[in-house]
Amino acid sequence: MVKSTIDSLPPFPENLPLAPIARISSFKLFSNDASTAAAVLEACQTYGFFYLDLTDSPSGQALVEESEELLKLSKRAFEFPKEEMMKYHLEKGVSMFGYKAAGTVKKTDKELRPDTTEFWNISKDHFHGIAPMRTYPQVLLDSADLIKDFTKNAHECAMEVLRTLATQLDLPKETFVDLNTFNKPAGDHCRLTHKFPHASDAKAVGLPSHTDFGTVTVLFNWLGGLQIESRTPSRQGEWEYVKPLPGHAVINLGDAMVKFTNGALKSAKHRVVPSPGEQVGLDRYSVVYFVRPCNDSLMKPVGDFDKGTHVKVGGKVSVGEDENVVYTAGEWMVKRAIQMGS
Ligand SMILES: O=C(O)CCC(=O)C(=O)O
Ligand SMILES: [Fe+2]
Repeated sequence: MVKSTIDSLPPFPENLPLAPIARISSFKLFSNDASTAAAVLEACQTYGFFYLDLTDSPSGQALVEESEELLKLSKRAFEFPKEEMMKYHLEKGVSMFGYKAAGTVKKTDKELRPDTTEFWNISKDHFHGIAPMRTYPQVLLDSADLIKDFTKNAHECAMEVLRTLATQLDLPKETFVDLNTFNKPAGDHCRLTHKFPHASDAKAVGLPSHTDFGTVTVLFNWLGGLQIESRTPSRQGEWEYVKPLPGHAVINLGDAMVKFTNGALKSAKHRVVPSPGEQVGLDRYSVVYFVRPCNDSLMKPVGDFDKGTHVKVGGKVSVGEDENVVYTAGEWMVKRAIQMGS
């Protein structure tokens, strides 16, 4: 098993409030263990977030190795002068792929603080020949094999989560997988993020509070800073840290799953704040894979979730849309991206 970079960084402080999210074994998830499947459903009905322990399965271990390689790549991919990276800047409302400079995400917190995180958004379709290529810097093109392996493996891992959720919701097993087919054009992408370090007294926000708008997110980070809203009644409205764990991915659902289940599953608000304690002065990186529905998937519930025992947990997800129109994912995602500024 590859050594995690987490072990060579200053420790995450002991005394901070942690989100009590479930830890799911990838081996048990991939082998359809019944109590694991129930725990995945429960996690997705409550927090919308869980840890996936990747140390106990071969495909999990491959993902951990790839995430460590992508971390090394990130350090090289963000070290160019900003003017150079700006040549690849994404075009809001046209395409979300390419470079995103810090300070361009919609400001959602009370103080209207700008974000301090830059991204490379790398399309799965571009690297797998599913859509015509766009320009990317040579440093990313040189790692095409790694990007292809990671996007394929992370997608497949997310599909196992989707199969489990469909089965648990009494739907045909492939219901969600069929809306997120790997080989069809979609907004799926790998995101490399880099947050600039902050002095411990700085009030900046890494990424303002948001929900992801795709189907499933597979996230690797090494330094603290990610937070989700507390679900403990006495701590309502407060934020809790998701502490990075060696060999684990953080999995969360996006708004498309709220739409597909008419609110039976949750996409939770999260944000990135300066890394805590001794970690504060360091550059923070994360490696993310976002599963997005195929461009031609219809953004509507896949079953009758108003009947039976389903409780609505996901909030209403709207893009200022006409209630009488069923949008395709391609149309829906463009509207969401314009709203968010990414
Ligand atoms: O960097 C992280 O830990 C989270 C990143 C994130 O939420 C995002 O890119 O949507
Ligand atoms: Fe996110």
